[in-house]
Amino acid sequence: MSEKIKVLLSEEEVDARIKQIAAQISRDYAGREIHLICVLKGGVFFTCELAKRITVPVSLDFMSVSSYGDDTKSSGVVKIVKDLDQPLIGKDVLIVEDIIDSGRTLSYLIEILKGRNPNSIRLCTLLDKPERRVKDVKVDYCCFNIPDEFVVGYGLDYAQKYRNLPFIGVVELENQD
Ligand SMILES: O=P(O)(O)OC[C@H]1O[C@H](OP(=O)(O)OP(=O)(O)O)[C@H](O)[C@@H]1O
Ligand code: HPA
Repeated sequence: MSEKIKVLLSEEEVDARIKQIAAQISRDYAGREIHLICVLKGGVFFTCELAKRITVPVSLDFMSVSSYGDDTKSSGVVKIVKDLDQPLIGKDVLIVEDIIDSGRTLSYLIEILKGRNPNSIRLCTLLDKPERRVKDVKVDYCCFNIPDEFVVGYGLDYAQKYRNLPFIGVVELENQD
């Protein structure tokens, strides 16, 4: 089996939409500071592009959770691989993710982070696959709703590959013979 990547969202489309979302976030948080939480590894490219375009003051922290491993299906078990460095008390937290799929990762993460007494907590995602939802998650900012297909690029991987693609693509598996 080999893989072919079909473009779903071009680099230009993604960049233009991130600019729009960053402008909306900057308006919504006018006069406040945002504590961005980048969910590693997938969220890292989106977080950088988004943060550069937000015009209110931003602080940044990172958390790493894993539920997919190298598979295309969620194991259903969310593991904290790296916790935040800073406390959240009194902060306006904005979680930044690459994708909400079943919703398991984010529903788990939001419950954990709420318990750390932030002033507010919102969620911003590059991609959302609403058809796949198993756990309810309130998405405050979403760049694109996408169909139920396994996607890569802009931080998203297939067995750790393709995170560095500057566009969003769909993985197509092909037989070589
Ligand atoms: O809504 P869900 O079904 O829970 O899926 C979404 C999660 O899956 C991916 O993470 P993954 O576990 O693959 O880790 P990674 O970001 O390091 O690739 C993605 O970055 C989200 O965190
Ligand atoms: O479509 C996807 N692609 C990559 N990682 C993912 N994690 C959840 N859904 C996906």
